[in-house]
Amino acid sequence: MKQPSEKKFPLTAKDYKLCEEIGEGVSATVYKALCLPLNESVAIKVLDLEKCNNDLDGIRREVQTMILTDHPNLLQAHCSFTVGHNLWVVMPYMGGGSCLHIMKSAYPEGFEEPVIATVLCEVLKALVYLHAHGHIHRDVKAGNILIDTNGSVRLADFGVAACMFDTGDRQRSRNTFVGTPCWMAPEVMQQLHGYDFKADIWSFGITALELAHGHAPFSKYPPMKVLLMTLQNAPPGLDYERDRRFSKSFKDLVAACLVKDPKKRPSSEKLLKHPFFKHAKTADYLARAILDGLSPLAEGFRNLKAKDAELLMQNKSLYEDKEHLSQQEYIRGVSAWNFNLEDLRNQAALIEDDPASCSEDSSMGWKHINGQNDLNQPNNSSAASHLEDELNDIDDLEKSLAAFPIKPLQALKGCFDVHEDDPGSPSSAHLDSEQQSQQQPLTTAADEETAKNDGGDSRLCLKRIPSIPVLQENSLPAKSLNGDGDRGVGVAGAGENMPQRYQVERNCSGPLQNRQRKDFNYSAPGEDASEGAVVERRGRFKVTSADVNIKDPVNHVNSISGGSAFPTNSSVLNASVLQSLQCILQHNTIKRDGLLKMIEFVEQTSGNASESTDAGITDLLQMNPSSARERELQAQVIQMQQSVGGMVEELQRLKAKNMKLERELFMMLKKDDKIPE
Ligand SMILES: Nc1ncnc2c1ncn2[C@@H]1O[C@H](COP(=O)(O)OP(=O)(O)OP(=O)(O)O)[C@@H](O)[C@H]1O
Repeated sequence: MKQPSEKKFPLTAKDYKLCEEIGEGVSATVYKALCLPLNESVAIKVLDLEKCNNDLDGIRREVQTMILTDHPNLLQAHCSFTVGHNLWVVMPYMGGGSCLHIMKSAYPEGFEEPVIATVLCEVLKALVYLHAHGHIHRDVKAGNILIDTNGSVRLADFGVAACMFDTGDRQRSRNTFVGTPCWMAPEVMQQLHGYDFKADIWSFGITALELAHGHAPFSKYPPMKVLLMTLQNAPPGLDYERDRRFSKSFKDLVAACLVKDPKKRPSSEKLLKHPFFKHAKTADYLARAILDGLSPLAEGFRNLKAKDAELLMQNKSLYEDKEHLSQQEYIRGVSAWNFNLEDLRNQAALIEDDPASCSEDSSMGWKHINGQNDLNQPNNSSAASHLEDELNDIDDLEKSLAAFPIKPLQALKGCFDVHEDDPGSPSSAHLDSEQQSQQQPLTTAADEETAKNDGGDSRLCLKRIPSIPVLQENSLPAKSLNGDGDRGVGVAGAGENMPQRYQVERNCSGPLQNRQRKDFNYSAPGEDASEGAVVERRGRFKVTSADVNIKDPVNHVNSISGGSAFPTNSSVLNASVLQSLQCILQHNTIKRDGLLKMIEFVEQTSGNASESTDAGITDLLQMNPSSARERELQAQVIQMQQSVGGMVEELQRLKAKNMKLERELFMMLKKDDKIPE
């Protein structure tokens, strides 16, 4: 590591003259400055410690690492000191700015391959050095690759760098959730088995794509979607058709980095020997290729800022809508995210469903000011529906992760609420008794305290939120279900109420009925048929037809009405028959609910395709019409429609039987003079 520098950079603010602003990050503003005693241009990163008081460890680590590292491709800090409640980090001034800045200014479609090879080769050398010294960078991305006016490349921003050796046992894998969602390796998201140097290789691969296209894959989506897509989708890569301009060796390099299993990714050292880097050129070439003609850094930064402001104003006049303003804020490229449901809800609510608004090239990422949530709380129904989509995403995640090799859901349970009814589970262990109250509104649940994941890295921490309580439909009185008019079917009085069309009211502020609604009573593909059809889900537990049959009230009543065992004592008879009738009603209710949910599901999948614009991975409405998967889904829908038909018939049959029994009972009771005329 670094030898003590010969040059002594002063440790007092008065020795520096702050000039223009040249960059802005999540937690800092970066200025060009002049070191007066040395007459040398420097960059000073000014961090407001009050704003990042939850991440002092991270800052300490960044500065420490920046000062200690000594490699031509790493941005070293000259020194650091505090000025009031700010921390000043003095570092070399990199006149070209970051690759992100350069792309935004002049190469929105990305760089040419020789430029990419040159930049990536230098970055990889920095990673080899860091990894060899036990560091994981954890935030490799174009925004952190700085270019000097002479074309030299340095990897910056150790804000999230972690030392693999800083724990007593020198464990080689970390368990903290830091980085930037689009660039984040699946194992970092999972937090299951920890992660190691290979996480940087994934980010390196994503950065390669970013430099090739001008933006990172999935950059148009809100963070929850990115998580889902990273975990569920095949790894992103260079497309054979779309990326024809790139060589096979580049495609191969990207593919080698973006393998989900970290063990199968090459080490940085091995990657450096990849044939792609034979195309790497000199610093001179780089300076000529991408810096020529660019305006000076500070001016470029001002222009970009003005462009952003103009965009904001345009949107303001277009929509006069704060939500759109905030959306602009958050699609600007920045790294740190604080994953909490409240944010997700806000962010999701601000994303338009209009696919044009999230076109591939429309964003370089997102911005979210950590700890300064400037996004507005949505209060309309679209916000509620977006929230629901996000919650659905969590649920989709649960359903679809079965195919993922190492159960990422378990990892996410510690971070997101994926609903765990088990009171002994780690996620429910966070809850206090009030939070576990059955009818607590969602809004309250989302406000719960943040529990940082281990290690104290808060750069990008998933906020642990309490499990959101689920109202048990069947535990509610009939009126509760009828109250909003839409659901229409009460528990009581099945003989009077024919099933109405099941409609959903989206309501994010009330008790979480929507969550339960997601738990449709159809057998999900792959569900064990031997269990019997799922007739009800209670949280993560399901009641199958097999369970119901054990105490099948219909069979029970059949045996009662069979004659031979029919009791003669009228009070016993009353009690027993009434009990049976209640069972029948309950059974009917369960079946009816199942039926209604299936109807809703079928309606949604077959009728609403034109309404849906959500590009969610699990959204079968957006499938390629010619795909085998769609055909498979269509077959499932048809099957479901058929079984819905069967269930309708069955329900009607049961209702008729029910009414008949009621009549018989009534007659019997009347005969025994138990019921007054
Ligand atoms: N030494 C430097 N020379 C020139 N420009 C710099 C320098 N350091 C940072 N910048 C510019 O300032 C921007 C923000 O800086 P930096 O990334 O360090 O802040 P941050 O809060 O860590 O942001 P983020 O978390 O988004 O990476 C950079 O993207 C870059 O354009």
